[in-house]
Amino acid sequence: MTMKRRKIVVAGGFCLSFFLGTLMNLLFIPGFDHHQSHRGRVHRFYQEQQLLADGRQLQISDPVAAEAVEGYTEPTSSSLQQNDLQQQIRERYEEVLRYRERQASWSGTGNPVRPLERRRLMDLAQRNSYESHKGTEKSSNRYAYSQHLSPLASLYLRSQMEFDVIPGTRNGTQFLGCNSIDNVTNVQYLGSGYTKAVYKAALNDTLSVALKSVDFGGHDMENCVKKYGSTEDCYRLASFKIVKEMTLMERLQHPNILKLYGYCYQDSNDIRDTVTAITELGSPLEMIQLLQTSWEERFRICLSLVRLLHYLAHSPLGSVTLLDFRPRQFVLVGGELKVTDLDDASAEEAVCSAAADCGMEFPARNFTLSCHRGRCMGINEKRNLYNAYRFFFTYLLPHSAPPVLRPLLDEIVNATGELAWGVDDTLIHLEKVFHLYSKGLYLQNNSQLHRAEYKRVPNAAIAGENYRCWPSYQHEGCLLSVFGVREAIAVCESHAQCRAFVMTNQTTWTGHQLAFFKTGSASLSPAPGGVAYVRVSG
Ligand SMILES: Nc1ncnc2c1ncn2[C@@H]1O[C@H](COP(=O)(O)OP(=O)(O)OP(=O)(O)O)[C@@H](O)[C@H]1O
Repeated sequence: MTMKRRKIVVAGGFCLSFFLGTLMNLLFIPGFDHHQSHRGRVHRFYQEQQLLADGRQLQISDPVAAEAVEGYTEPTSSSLQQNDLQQQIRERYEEVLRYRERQASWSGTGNPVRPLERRRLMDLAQRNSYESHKGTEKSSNRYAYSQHLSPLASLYLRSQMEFDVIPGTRNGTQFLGCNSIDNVTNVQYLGSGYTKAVYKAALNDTLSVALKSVDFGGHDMENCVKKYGSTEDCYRLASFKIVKEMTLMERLQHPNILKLYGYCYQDSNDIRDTVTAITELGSPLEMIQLLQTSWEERFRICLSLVRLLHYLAHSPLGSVTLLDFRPRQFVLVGGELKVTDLDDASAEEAVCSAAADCGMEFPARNFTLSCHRGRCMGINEKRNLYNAYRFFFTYLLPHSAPPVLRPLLDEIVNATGELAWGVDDTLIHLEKVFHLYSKGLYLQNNSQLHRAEYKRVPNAAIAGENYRCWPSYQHEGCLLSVFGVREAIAVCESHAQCRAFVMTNQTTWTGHQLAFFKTGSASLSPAPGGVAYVRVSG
C-alpha cells in the first residue's frame, strides 16, 4: 500500500476544540482488532477534514490517515445493531463538531486563545510523535495502553493528558484537571438524571465543585447495554452528552450558565478515558420550597431566567433552545438561577416550507409560527419563552407581589403565555419591574396613614421578642426585606404583634434592607450597625 504524506494546515481556533478533537479521535478507536482499527483510521481521516475546516496552524504528517484513505473499503458489520449504535455515536460526534465549527468562525468576546498553552501543545505533539516513531514511549500506568494505538492517536492521547496538568487560568479562574480531583474530600452524591450522576466534592478543603460523569448504573447506560451489549460503546455514546455539555459551557459564557471549571479523562470501570466534568456547584431547584420564599427571591429567579433566555436567543452559536426545560435542569447558586443540564440544548432552527411545518405543541396550548426563508421564525426563542411561562412565571411572578407591580406582572404573564412578545420585549418589561422595585418606586404614598410614632435608637439590637411571619428570611423570627424605614413602619403597623423593629445593615440582591420585626423592646441592647425603632404611641 502506498504511503502518502498528507500535510494538514490548521490555523487559529480554541483550546477546547483541539482537545475535543483529541477526544473524538480516541472515541473512534474502540478496539484493536483489524476491522475496528481500520475504522478508527477512517474516522481519524474524517476528523482531519474537520480540523482543516477549523483552519488552524498545526502541521502533522500522518501516514496512517493516508493509508486509511487509500486502502479504505466499506467495513462489513456483523450486526445491524452495532451499526445503529455507531451511527448514533457518529451523529453525536458530528453535533459536537458543528458547535466547534460555529465557535471557530466566531470572533466575539469569548475566551481568548492561550498562545503559550497552544505552543506547548504543539511542542508536545511533535515530541510525542517523534518519540513514538522511535519506539521510546515512556511506560506509566496511565499511558501504558498508548503503545497499542497508532502514532497519531497516541500523540493526541498524550497531548490531551498533558493538558490536564498544565496549570492555567480561564476568565480569572484556575482551570482544573485530573490532578485537582485526585484528592477531593467530602464527596457527596447530589443527584442523577437519565444519563449522568453528579457529586459534590471539596478541592483542597476550600473550593466546592460538582463532578459530573456518566452514571454506569443509570437508565441511559442500562437501556443501551441491554440493547447493544457493549458497555464500552454505550459509554462512548453516553459520554458525548457530557462532551456536548462541556462544549456548550465553554462557548456560552453567561452569569446564568453554570461555569465549567475543567475536566478529567481517566480510566474507570475498565473503560479508557472516561470523562468527568468539573463545574460550579449549585443546589437543586425545589419548586415547593421556592413557592414559600419571598416575592423578591422568586422575582430574582424569573429575571435570571429571562436574562439567560435573552442571551441564548442572541448567543454566539445562534439562537439556542433548551429542549428539556424542566425546573430540574436548573440549580441555584447564591439565589441566582443557573442552567446546568445543557445536553439537550440545540442551536438548530427547525426547517420549513410552510407555516404548517412550524407547529409548537405544549400540553395546554399549540402555536403555529411563520416560515421565513426555510426556517421557522424564532422557534427556539419562543419555545424557551413559553416554557419559562408555563414552568416559572405562572407560579412565581404574580403571587404576593407588591400591589403597584401587579398589573405589570400580569401583563408579562399574559403576553408570554400568548407568545405575544419575543424575549427582547419580555426582558425590557422584567428589567422595568426590577428598576421600580429596587428604587422603591412600588411603594404607595400612604405615609399619612401611619398613626404610630417610633423612637429611633441608633447602634442597637433586640435579641429576643421574636414572632414568626411570612415570608421571613429567618425561621425563628420575622426578618423581612424593606426599601427603608417608611416601608418598615408600614409592615410593623400591618402586624398585630409588632411593637418594634431593627433595621440591620444586611441587604438583599436588590439592595433592600433586612429588618427584624419584634413584639417588644425589653431586650434592647447596644449593637453596632443596627438601628432600632420602638413604638411609643398609637
Ligand atoms: N452543578 C450542580 N450542582 C448541584 N446539583 C447539580 C449540578 N448539576 C446537576 N445537578 C443535579 O443533578 C441532577 C442530574 O444532573 P443532569 O440534569 O445534568 O443529569 P441528566 O442525566 O442529564 O439528567 P436529565 O435526565 O434530567 O437529563 C440534576 O437534576 C440536578 O439536580
